Amino acid sequence: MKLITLPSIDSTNRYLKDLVHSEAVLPNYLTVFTPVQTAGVGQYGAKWQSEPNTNLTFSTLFIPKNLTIEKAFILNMLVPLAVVKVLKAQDIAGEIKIKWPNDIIIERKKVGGILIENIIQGQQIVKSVIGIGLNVNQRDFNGLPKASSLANITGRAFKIKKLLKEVMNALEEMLEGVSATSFEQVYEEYQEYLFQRGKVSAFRPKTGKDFMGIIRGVTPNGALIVATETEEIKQFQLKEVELLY
Ligand SMILES: O=C(O)CCCC[C@@H]1SC[C@@H]2NC(=O)N[C@@H]21
Repeated sequence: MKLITLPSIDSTNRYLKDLVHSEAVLPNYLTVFTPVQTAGVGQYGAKWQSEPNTNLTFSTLFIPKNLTIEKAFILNMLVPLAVVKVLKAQDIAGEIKIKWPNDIIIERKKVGGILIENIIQGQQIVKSVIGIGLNVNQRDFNGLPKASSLANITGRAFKIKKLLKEVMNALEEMLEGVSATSFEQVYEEYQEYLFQRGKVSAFRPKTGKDFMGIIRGVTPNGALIVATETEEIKQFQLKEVELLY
């Protein structure tokens, strides 16, 4: 597993995507890590803020053997599951969950975010840049009431580089298993960890009014299944709705 450590960079996803497009021959699972990310990118074009020298911000290249775009959601399941696996080994008392599609939640607070950017040729995902931001030792989250860190939740500090190696290993192990045969197991496991599953939640659709509903699960291609107040079952594709709480 190859690791590039940069003292500071705007965004590890941006850096790795540029490397991919430079046509250089890159090894599978090449990882770019920085302790100081100055312009981190989040989902839906949001910013990802991370205090310098405090957290985990890195991107890993995944070169799938045969992954079609219809099956792309498997990456949104495997990557957070890999992070959860590492967190579960850290002796953290709080409940660890995955908020659809791939936020890492502990004790109802967001401690990690994942940004997966796929490079597609025809119907195939030929490369995937998997960016992970994990709030590790940051203590203050001014203006971000829904965010927290491992240190805030557990009251102790973590070794960033050790955690990085553990997540890299877990990612490689999980991603090696991308195949049709393992899909069911991954799908079940993802839904087991799904934040607010079976509970009443508030949703904000892209258009229209906020509404309440109960998350029933996800479809195999990643749509969120919600039972609304009128008991009508609705499916929402990625970006169509935001889960508020
Ligand atoms: O919005 C989210 O929840 C996703 C956040 C992803 C942040 C990580 S930090 C490392 C990598 N580089 C980036 O610019 N973004 C991702």
